[in-house]
Amino acid sequence: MLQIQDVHQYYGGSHILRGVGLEVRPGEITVVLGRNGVGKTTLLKCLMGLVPIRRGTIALDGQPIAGWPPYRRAAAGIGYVPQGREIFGRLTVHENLMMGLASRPAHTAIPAVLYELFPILAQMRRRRGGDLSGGQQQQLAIARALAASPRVLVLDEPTEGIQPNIIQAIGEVLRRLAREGVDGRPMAILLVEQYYDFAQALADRYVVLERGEVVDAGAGHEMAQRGVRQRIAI
Ligand SMILES: Nc1ncnc2c1ncn2[C@@H]1O[C@H](COP(=O)(O)OP(=O)(O)OP(=O)(O)O)[C@@H](O)[C@H]1O
Repeated sequence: MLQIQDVHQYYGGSHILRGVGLEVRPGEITVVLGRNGVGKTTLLKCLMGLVPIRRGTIALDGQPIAGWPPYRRAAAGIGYVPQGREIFGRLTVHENLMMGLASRPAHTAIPAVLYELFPILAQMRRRRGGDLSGGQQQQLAIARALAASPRVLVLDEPTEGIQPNIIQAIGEVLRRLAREGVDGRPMAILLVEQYYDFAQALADRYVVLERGEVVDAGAGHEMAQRGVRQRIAI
């Protein structure tokens, strides 16, 4: 569904991504791992059109999208949960979810399944985003990305600073989303993650980045045997 090939990106003179390639398929969770500063967030920003790439291709269902602005990628079905969540603190939970519909035609409704996936958001529907705990805000950020019923969901370190019971709940939601999305169709999930146990538990496929290059990739069940934990240890 989503193919990234030979992507190169620079910040000024710094060559950050060096020929990165990976594929994200419907029904699967692809996890990108790597130490701090190897370029994981930059890769997702390139994918979303938030920073330009110098070389390479990004394709959605075979169609090149690297020249598209971010809103067009969102409208084409790529949902993004940025690092640090970036929810709107002064808007209510419901209003935050409405913001997730910005790329959809007017009067599109929020999918009812969102409140089923995240029951806490139904309870807190009228509360301000800024009043939620970090874990609740992360759930809100994921739900907001799902509001537009994306076919591909891209998440940047959703476990960062979150308590274990919510991490577990998020893991269960991601597994279910890969299987049946928000509309019964399998979703393709790309997850950047530094929390190894969470990554291994969810990965159908994995990719390890070092200094902007893919240095290992394979099936999720091979991660232990291939020493991925040691590879990303600080
Ligand atoms: N806006 C920017 N301008 C210049 N350099 C940047 C910018 N953003 C990131 N970098 C540099 O690019 C490199 C990759 O950063 P990036 O945030 O993609 O890494 P990361 O793997 O996501 O790390 P982390 O896990 O800490 O988020 C780092 O060396 C970083 O300092």
